[in-house]
Amino acid sequence: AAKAAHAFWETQPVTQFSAERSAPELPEGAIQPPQKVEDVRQEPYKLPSAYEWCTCDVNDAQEIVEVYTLLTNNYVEDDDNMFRFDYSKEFLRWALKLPGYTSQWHIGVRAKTSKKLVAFISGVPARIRVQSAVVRMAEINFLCVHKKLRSKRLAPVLIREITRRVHLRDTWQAVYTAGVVLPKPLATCRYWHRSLNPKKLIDVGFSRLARNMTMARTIKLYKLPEQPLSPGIRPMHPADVPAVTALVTTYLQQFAIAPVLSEEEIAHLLLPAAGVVSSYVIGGEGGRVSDLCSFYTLPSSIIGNPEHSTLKAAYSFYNVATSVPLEQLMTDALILAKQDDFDVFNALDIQHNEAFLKDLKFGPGDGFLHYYLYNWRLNKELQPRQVGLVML
Ligand SMILES: CCCCCCCCCCCCCC(=O)CSCCNC(=O)CCNC(=O)[C@H](O)C(C)(C)COP(=O)(O)OP(=O)(O)OC[C@H]1O[C@@H](n2cnc3c(N)ncnc32)[C@H](O)[C@@H]1OP(=O)(O)O
Ligand SMILES: CN(C)Cc1n[nH]c2ccc(-c3ccc(F)cc3OCCn3ccnc3)cc12
Repeated sequence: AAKAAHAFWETQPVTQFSAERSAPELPEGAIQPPQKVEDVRQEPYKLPSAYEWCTCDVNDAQEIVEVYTLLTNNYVEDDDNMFRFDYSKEFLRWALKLPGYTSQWHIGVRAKTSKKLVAFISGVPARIRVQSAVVRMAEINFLCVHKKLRSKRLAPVLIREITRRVHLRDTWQAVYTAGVVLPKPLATCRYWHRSLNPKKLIDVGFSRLARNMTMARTIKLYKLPEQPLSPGIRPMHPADVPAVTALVTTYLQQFAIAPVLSEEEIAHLLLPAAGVVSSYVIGGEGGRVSDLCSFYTLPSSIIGNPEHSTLKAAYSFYNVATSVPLEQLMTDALILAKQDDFDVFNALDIQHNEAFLKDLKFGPGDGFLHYYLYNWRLNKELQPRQVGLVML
């Protein structure tokens, strides 16, 4: 018998595909009525008998290795199964220890006998503005089931369990992104790639030599200046945090969905951390900051390539240009990423990115990243340029 499509997601407080077209629009906002923490189920959901829940302590040197190992071998691959995300241990600690985090939302599943970590899902607290409503949410990420345990309906159990634990902390909404289509995208964004090391990208099969181009011509096409164009651009440092918070807060106001970031969160997310996140600022008058560009480090393993094992990719993060043209600021981001030996610079068509993607020689990727809200209805899908939030 044909499996019911979205049998799990049809049970969840998310906008359904089948939502009546003709019915009068339902009110925007929470889909479920408010619940009380004391009414939340106290017991964890039931796992298959061979498995048990665990909470992963990302501060524990051994446990972070277990999370890293599960993800590096079993996390997201591109459509052609040539590349798999290789989030580093330092990156995972950074992404999971946002201010206000709880290890209760770093949920693992272990095999009872071997104690091997076979699945994981995470949440971190965030304040997300959706149009004019600022909502306390969980940002859900790093959902992963070991390749050997796929298609056993484990994912719905992981999702129900993290939902229960988020409810226990009086939080009733969530935001997440995925490359797969689920009920029901809030926004559907495309990703674009800008070659920095075209020879390696062609050698590993990430890019193909254009039919009318030689390798020499291709290398020349993507060549960048040795030094940034913007005078005074420099790495962000702790003293910049208040000014950067002001700059980013003002900038994010214009988007329909964006995070509301405290100085502490800006410091955590944007202060440079080697191998994790890079941020550069242009100083304004009196300690103000007029421009910011930032990108995070997310390599991908190259599956089955003997010569190259990893693709070093930079991902566009938060960029604000007020004293120089955005194209110039992003050209500086490319130059600085190239200086840091990145092979490729990736960006979604969100924020103001459409304005520079083509001019700066980005090429379209082969897929989409869909944004989702849990227990929050919006009656219209957003355009990518209305999205201010970047999910890691
Ligand atoms: C108020 C708080 C609320 C908090 C929670 C909010 C919600 C958070 C939601 C999570 C957000 C995560 C965001 C995130 O981490 C970023 S998206 C990356 C997700 N991870 C990967 O792609 C890694 C590689 N793949 C896997 O590990 C497995 O294939 C996974 C675990 C993906 C599915 O394991 P499986 O062995 O292949 O499949 P079954 O167990 O048999 O389950 C099949 C059911 O799972 C649905 N499915 C498949 N992929 C999904 C995905 N990416 N999101 C949500 N649902 C997904 C699918 O539609 C089906 O449901 P349906 O029958 O209704 O169609
Ligand atoms: C966001 N975070 C949840 C990880 C995640 N999950 N699923 C995804 C699908 C696309 C992107 C993505 C986001 C921005 C970008 F510029 C390129 C991207 O993908 C490159 C191609 N690719 C797909 C898979 N492996 C490589 C991220 C993700």
